[in-house]
Amino acid sequence: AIYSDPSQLPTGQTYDFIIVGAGAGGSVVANRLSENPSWNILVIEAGRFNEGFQDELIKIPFIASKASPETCFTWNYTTVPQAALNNRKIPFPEGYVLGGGSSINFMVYTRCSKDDYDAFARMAGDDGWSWDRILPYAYKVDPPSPLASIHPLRLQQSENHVPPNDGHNEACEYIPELHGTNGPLLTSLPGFLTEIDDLVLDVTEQDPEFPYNPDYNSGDPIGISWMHSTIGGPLRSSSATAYLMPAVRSRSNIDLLYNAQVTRLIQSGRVGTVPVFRGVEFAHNSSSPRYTVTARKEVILSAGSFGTPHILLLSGIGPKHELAKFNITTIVDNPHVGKNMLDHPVVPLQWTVNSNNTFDPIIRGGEAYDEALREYHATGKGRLAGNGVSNHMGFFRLPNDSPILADGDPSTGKTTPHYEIAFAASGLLLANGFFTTTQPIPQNGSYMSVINVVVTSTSQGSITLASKDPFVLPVIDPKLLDTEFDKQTMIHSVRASQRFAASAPFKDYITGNYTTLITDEDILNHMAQWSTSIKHPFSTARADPDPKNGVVDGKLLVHNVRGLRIVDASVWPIIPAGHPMVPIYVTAERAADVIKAAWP
Ligand SMILES: Cc1cc2nc3c(=O)[nH]c(=O)nc-3n(C[C@H](O)[C@H](O)[C@H](O)COP(=O)(O)OP(=O)(O)OC[C@H]3O[C@@H](n4cnc5c(N)ncnc54)[C@H](O)[C@@H]3O)c2cc1C
Repeated sequence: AIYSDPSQLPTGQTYDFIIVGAGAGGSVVANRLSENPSWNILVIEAGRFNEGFQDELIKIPFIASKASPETCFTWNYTTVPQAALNNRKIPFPEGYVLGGGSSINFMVYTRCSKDDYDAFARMAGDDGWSWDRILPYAYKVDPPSPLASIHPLRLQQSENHVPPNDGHNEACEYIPELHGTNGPLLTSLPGFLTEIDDLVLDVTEQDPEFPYNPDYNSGDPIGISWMHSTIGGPLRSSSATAYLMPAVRSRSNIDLLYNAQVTRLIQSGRVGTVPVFRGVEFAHNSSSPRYTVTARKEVILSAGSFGTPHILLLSGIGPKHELAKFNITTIVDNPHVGKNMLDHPVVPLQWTVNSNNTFDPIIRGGEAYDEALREYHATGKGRLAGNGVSNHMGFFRLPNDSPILADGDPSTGKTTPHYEIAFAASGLLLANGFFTTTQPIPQNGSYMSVINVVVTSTSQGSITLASKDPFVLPVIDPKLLDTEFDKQTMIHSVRASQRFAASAPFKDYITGNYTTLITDEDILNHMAQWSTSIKHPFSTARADPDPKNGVVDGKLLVHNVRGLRIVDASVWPIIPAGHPMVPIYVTAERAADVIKAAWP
């Protein structure tokens, strides 16, 4: 059943599993656990329903960037002043809707590198997270993995690759054998082609610095590939549309309560000296009554890298000295809750271009957009059905002899990139190719942007309490571009973008720099003025077999308590060097198997 207010939940009802948060991780776990008809599941989500009022923002792929920040679909976090960014405070939206981040994000589908998964497995002390073991969760392995005979459920697959919406010939744009076609999550290659696609590909043929990679989802993403998105036909595919709602609508053993924020977990008992946490308290808003419900087996926290540590801290699980400041009794003293936060800094660079593109950008209004919207509604086709970010994406490593690596290489291995560049063409995004989330948008002109991201970022931030009132947002401090490695790698990336734009294929297309950056000092100033977060917070409840070093163990159970597990971005001990939704999807797929095995 679906409930929109805590008061509607049947009184006295208990559940085997209570899942807190219906985002990327939580929706997968809810779907997979409810496959067992003898278990009953409750999902509690703070945010809104994903259908109805203003849902075009989270359905129409092209306008994804209008779904955040400061909309009714977002938690409107703002960071504290960021020292390396001229002390700017950065808006830091997260999904506040069924599907969480997967309902508002830019839909970029990247599995990230083989070495990233192997590092997760090593650091968590559980080989099950390694690339070879986890890959079957991303797509169907043919011939079937030997694991199939050991545990058939291991072949659950998440992906369903579908043809691009414009029907163009996708051969040569990916490696079909690497992609699933039976899973719930729809993915596709670009749904409309842009005027720079051929130019980007020409660079990969002419310039060895930017080689072509036939598919960045192979585990080795280095090079430039066609971009995959979580789009099926004309619509976004989110964890809500792919996993959660199909389960809720077809199975009687799963209840969904949205519009209900979990305010804390409640200790429900003890095993010896170890506290058991199977109680959950929640409320519609700060002035409404609080309700509680208890799990028979487990509470699974999937509230994301901010929500999960926030709930743990409010429940007395966290650094003792910090909890004391808010008169919260410490039940488990764990200094890592809310710490070790990793994130990806981003800065765009733009060029003016010689474009025939007549598509009026949305932000400036215009008839062409209205016409595209009419076409979209009438046929499900056209520009608005495609991802508005980019059609290609490149992942690169610093040269082995780069002085930036003199103090060591923070990447997880040779398949892991240090930085990413993506290319936005005229006619894309909200301002005719002018990508930014911080700069003022020029009122006219056509642009190409290259988006630079440090993906092996080393700056460590935190989320801490601002109040013991659960409805007061916590303090977010990502410490963006704090380390010399991150700053120098971003400079390197910007220089690589400049070389890319200066390459022969772009000679007649690019007409000039929008911003002229010559010295390292110029680039540093540009970063300080315009960098922001790409909104990939990770590691705030990281996995480590040693309770002194992490929050959860290799099976994602919270250390030193019983009945409590975490399945979301917060448990990864490193940040995947790409866009992180797929690592979370497959983590949650495997976590569901781990949970099933724990309760035979
Ligand atoms: C603007 C933006 C663009 C992005 N673009 C991309 C992209 O293109 N590709 C990509 O791979 N990744 C992208 N990401 C990142 C990706 O979406 C996230 O990494 C991913 O969704 C995190 O999954 P999660 O399960 O950890 O948390 P979430 O998906 O954030 O889910 C957490 C859920 O818990 C709920 N919740 C939180 N607190 C509570 C509480 N107290 N009580 C009840 N419910 C609660 C939230 O409302 C939310 O629904 C983007 C993110 C953002 C914000």
